[in-house]
Amino acid sequence: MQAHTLVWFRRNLRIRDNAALSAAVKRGLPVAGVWVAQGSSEIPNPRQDWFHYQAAAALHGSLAARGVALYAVNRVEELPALATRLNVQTVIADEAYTSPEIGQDNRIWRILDEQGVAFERVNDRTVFAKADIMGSHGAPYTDFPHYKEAWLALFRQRFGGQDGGGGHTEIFQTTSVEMPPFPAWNGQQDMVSAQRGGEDEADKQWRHFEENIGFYPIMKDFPARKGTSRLSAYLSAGCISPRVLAAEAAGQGADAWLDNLIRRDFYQQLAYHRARIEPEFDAESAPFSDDLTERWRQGKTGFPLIDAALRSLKSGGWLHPALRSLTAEFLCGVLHQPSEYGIAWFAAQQTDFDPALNEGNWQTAARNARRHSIDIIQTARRLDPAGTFVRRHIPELAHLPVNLVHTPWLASSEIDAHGYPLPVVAP
Ligand SMILES: Cc1cc2nc3c(=O)[nH]c(=O)nc-3n(C[C@H](O)[C@H](O)[C@H](O)COP(=O)(O)OP(=O)(O)OC[C@H]3O[C@@H](n4cnc5c(N)ncnc54)[C@H](O)[C@@H]3O)c2cc1C
Repeated sequence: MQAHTLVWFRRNLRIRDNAALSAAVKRGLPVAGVWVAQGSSEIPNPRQDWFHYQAAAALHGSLAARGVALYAVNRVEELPALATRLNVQTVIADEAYTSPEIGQDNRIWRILDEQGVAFERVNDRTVFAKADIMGSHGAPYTDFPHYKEAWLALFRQRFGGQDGGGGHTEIFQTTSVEMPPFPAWNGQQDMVSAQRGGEDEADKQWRHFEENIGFYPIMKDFPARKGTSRLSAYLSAGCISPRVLAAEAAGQGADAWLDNLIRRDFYQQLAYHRARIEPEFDAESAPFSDDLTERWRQGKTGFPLIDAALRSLKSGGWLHPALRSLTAEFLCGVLHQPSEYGIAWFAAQQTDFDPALNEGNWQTAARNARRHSIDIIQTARRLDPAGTFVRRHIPELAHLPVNLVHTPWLASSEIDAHGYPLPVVAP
């Protein structure tokens, strides 16, 4: 068998601006790809598995059209045997950021090393790599405003307002000896997710959002409207490159939206350095309550916007950014329950689940909840002024007038709330 370079596609399921693929093509040997169906997360998330499967199947087609085979294996332990079979000299993967994945990489690296196969990792998940932006004395930034300042300075210096890197790897030379078919889906069948995985789908979503990106600063705070990009699942699976998006957003002066991509890099580097936003805090939690956390998970707390948000997350796998923060702060600051229960629930539900982003944002929410008390009703009226989001997800309350939709417990006894519960804690 002729020698090969093997690209291990993980959270970079795309062709455009794929640094791992680019590095492999540059080596000059025929290139093959591998995708591992089983992720490294310990918490099952069938919706995300399905989305990644769709994205990998689309990638299989695009690579095949360029003469590159994509092998799908079930478990990461199968990768070294594939490397032997294809006479692979180097495996190239996108850089991992969280401890479980880095641990897995180290185990695979040792096995490959014994086989005489090199294992390289390149940055494909963020705009800047894990150690590109460091604070004084080489310590990672743990506060966002300072990180953002350093990020923007490096961005101007490196990209200088030009194309951020969409040009990587378009034509491949490679001719694979075999073209394995992509396996049929053998996971759960009944997942509901509003989006299909894949690079073309990601591009379509971006182009659609781009037309309205100028309205983002005013539209982003209304969950009932489609004012945010809904690119998170695509970014999380790597169907679209954050470098390309950052360059395009900067080119259009979309600073408020660019902020989100900087935040994404911020949380990834925090996870890599195992740094925290602030030291671990012994929260003065109320005793853990199975009942309270279960009501929170199922959207039965008696606070309409919180419940609408959690029901929508459970049914569709995506939640508006303002509602992720609100529901997280509610769990920690109003129900006084440990954030671990929220972290695990979001990990199991979100199609866009990313351990670094999930954990980092929960740290921020827990910190905010400690620092300020939240006025749930006022916030609900600000985010959902006409009650549209609540009515969409809580049919029991759909008939309530706007002045009661966020406070159904104030309705007179003649108005039927169809079994919707009273608030679990005093409002
Ligand atoms: C408690 C909590 C948990 C979260 N867990 C995840 C997660 O597992 N996966 C995930 O992708 N996002 C997570 N987020 C961040 C954010 O809520 C989602 O990225 C956002 O809701 C996705 O919608 P959008 O693509 O329309 O966002 P937009 O507003 O259009 O933002 C564009 C992109 O920027 C990134 N981004 C936006 N906000 C943040 C943020 N606060 N932190 C980091 N990156 C951000 C996302 O990649 C997003 O797709 C979490 C937020 C909170 C408060």
